[in-house]
Amino acid sequence: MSGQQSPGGRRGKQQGQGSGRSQGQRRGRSQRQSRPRISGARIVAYDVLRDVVERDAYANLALASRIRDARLDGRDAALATELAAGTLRSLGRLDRIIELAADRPAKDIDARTLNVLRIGAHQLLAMRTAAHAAVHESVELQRLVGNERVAGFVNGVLREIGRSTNEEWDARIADTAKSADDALAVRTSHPAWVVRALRDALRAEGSEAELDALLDADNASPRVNLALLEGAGITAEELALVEPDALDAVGPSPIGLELTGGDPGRAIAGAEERAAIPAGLLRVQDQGSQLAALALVRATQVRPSERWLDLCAGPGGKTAILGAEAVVEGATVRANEVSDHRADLVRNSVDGVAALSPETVTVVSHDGREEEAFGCGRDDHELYDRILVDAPCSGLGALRRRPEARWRKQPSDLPELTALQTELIDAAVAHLKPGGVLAYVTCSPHLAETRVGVERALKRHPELRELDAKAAVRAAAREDAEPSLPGEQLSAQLWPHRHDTDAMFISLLTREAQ
Ligand SMILES: C[S@@+](CC[C@H](N)C(=O)[O-])C[C@H]1O[C@@H](n2cnc3c(N)ncnc32)[C@H](O)[C@@H]1O
Repeated sequence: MSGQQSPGGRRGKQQGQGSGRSQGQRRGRSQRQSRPRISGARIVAYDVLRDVVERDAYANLALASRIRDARLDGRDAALATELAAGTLRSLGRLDRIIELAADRPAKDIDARTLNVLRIGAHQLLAMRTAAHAAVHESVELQRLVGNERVAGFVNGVLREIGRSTNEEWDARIADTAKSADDALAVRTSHPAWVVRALRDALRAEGSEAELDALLDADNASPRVNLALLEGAGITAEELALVEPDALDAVGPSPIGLELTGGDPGRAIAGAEERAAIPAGLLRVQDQGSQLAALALVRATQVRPSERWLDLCAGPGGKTAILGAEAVVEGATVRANEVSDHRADLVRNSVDGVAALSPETVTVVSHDGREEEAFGCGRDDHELYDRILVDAPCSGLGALRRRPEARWRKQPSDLPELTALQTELIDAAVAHLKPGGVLAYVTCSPHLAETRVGVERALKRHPELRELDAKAAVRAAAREDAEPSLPGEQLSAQLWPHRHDTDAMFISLLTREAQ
């Protein structure tokens, strides 16, 4: 981000920042003076912003714990979430607007004041908060958390921001940008290298014209989607009829449902009770992830007693789908995850499947590049019929889900990730049965992690052949919602703006029988 600090990039005390008051110190102060009239939601949003920007916290975890500590009710929790997540997503654009309004670089504004300004500007530009309320509450917030002497500065900058419309600010951003790409990156609040990577990926399938729509989709909060696993005893369409106020059977995945309102936990509990669904078979999951797991199962006819492997399984969303499908197909699944903690999450995630069939899924924890992860010999009958390599990746396909993620990733992360992806693919290929299918999946559309990785794997392993993943994804999809998948490549790329899913990349490779 030019002329501004990325979240996590600003550490230590800044000039005029004050001493870092804790909640308790704040309370002491407000007991001495009259308590500022400021909503709990705004204080929580400010604290979350600080947790993320200064302490590298994950926004969703910080939000959950701050909302709990502040005992916000549902409405205020939603407001705090919109304030914090919206501000974090829009940080690049907000900072440029603050720089233009304050006539100074964001890095010259002390960290606390900058966060107060960011939240205030987000309310003025993206929420329906009345201008006078947004300015007034921000000034009060500055008095509470920052240097009182610059409360007038906060007032002045926010009033200046409120004087122009979004369109006028975007025009000023364009006028002062270093290039058209810089203007687009700032306007849509993405780092410029991410904009370039997304454009390259769209261009590779002939869809470059969709770039603006994709960047906009990254800035919208995703709707909550659920997967209804095999064994539930009811289809997604039937469940939507039982729960018309909470669930809708829409989207590309045939087992997918969209939450139409309310809290996911409550919707799941209600549906489990009213439709007698065994616990653990109705789960929150992006529909792109659902399709990736289903495409591997549907790629070829499943034979009796197949052996499946999920090599990078944590936290287990796709393992649960594979497990439920395996119960029906008479297959078994070995789920491997390098982190012990995440392996435990996989165990929890397959609870529902284990209740149906305790022997179907086994969870282990090893490095997926090591022999132990596979737990098999090298004779053909010991190898795997289907392997999912849902590889660790940059996550550029799930930016809408993690508001701070785009500011944390760097192009310099890619070489290490692609090297790991290569090693995981190679290890998987060595344990794939002749005629078996390997699904290489990333929640990133970055070409270095998608097509380049696949092309290189095909070169290193002449025994591999790429299958038509587009056809497999279409075949796996809900009949009336077959995803549009343009481009010459055999791999499938899903997109938030087109499919309302994360930008999952799915390639299917088979090992030719020799
Ligand atoms: C994209 S996530 C998988 C998501 C999962 N399939 C799901 O649907 O819930 C990648 C996982 O790979 C794990 N991982 C990273 N390095 C690994 C390695 N060397 N071997 C095995 N797993 C690894 C990460 O801990 C992470 O849990």
